[in-house]
Amino acid sequence: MFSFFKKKSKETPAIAPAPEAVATPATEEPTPVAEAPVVATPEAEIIEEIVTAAPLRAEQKRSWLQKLKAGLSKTSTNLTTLFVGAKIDDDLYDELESALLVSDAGVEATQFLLDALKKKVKSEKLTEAQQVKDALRALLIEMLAPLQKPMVLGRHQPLVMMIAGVNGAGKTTTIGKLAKHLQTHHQSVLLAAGDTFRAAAREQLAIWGARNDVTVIAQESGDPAAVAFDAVQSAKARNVNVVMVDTAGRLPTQLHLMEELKKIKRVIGKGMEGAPHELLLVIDGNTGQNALAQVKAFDDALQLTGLIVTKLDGTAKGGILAAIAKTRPVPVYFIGVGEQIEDLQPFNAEEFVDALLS
Ligand SMILES: Nc1nc2c(ncn2[C@@H]2O[C@H](COP(=O)(O)OP(=O)(O)OP(=O)(O)O)[C@@H](O)[C@H]2O)c(=O)[nH]1
Repeated sequence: MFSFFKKKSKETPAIAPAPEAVATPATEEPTPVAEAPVVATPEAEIIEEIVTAAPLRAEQKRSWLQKLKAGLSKTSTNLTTLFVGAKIDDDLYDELESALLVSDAGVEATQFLLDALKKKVKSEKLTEAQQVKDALRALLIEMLAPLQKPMVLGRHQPLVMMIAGVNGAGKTTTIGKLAKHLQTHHQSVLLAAGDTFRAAAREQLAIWGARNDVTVIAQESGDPAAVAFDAVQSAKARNVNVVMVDTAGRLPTQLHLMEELKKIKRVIGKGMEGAPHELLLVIDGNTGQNALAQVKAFDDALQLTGLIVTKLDGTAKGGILAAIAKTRPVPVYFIGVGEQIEDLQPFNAEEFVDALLS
């Protein structure tokens, strides 16, 4: 969910459409796609309070919950069938342990949940398998709740987000979906095609930007830090609300590429003090424990502010969020269960656990 700082005076004006995105040659300054009347936000207003953005409509919410449930069904089958007609004994705990490990909850979270569950069963004198399942639900929600955090908009003008991740995690697609979400919240958006390594990624972003009236700053090749810097300058000059900087996919073991990410972060900070305000890692939920290793490595290198977990549709590894909560609790801003825009939604611990145990 997004939260907003509510401004004291004046409404934020409507977003003016920006024309097509065009890549500029490497030798030139990375230029915005055109001198677009991107946005105009009233100047310096006093921040008063935080208000929460409007929730999904009832039918949208239903559809999302159904998709979440369907997406996590492989994980939930493993976790729930063991409770059917079961007795509360060591076999049940053993089966639960295996199911949690298979779901990639990891040893630490699995052990923690089993110990807490046994204690709860004893102290609350639970006698039915369904009661044990309910107790597990409560424990899982408690474990995942700290990961649930709204992304607060309007804190800075522009709010700068840098997006990182391994190849194919879903960065570029996620940026597109997020930009759309932000537009529906009346935020003007500017994208920086910082993936200067893969030409197709830049084009993908440029085409997407053109289709959705979002300005894209791009260069044919060259230094991603320079593209990011220029995007921030351009956003400041045009009073754009949010800048999203895409970066090329890389493995945490490619140390020179991790250094490059640190440089992009530093250079963004030179363009605007305190930026980037959000450092987001996109992880593919289907990669389970590998995704956890990515969280640790990128967090060590960049001090992440949030995660976006994609491809939770069809995965048997939905327990990965428990592993993240237990070992590296970086907030999960959004989760994705498909390729459509509405398939990316804010993470809600209760909804997630209900889908997991449905
Ligand atoms: N099933 C499913 N597919 C997704 C989801 N999110 C993204 N994808 C797909 O994953 C593929 C890779 O997405 P990209 O956005 O190109 O990934 P990337 O991280 O930018 O890739 P690189 O630029 O190579 O690093 C695309 O086919 C997306 O449509 C999701 O939640 N579910």
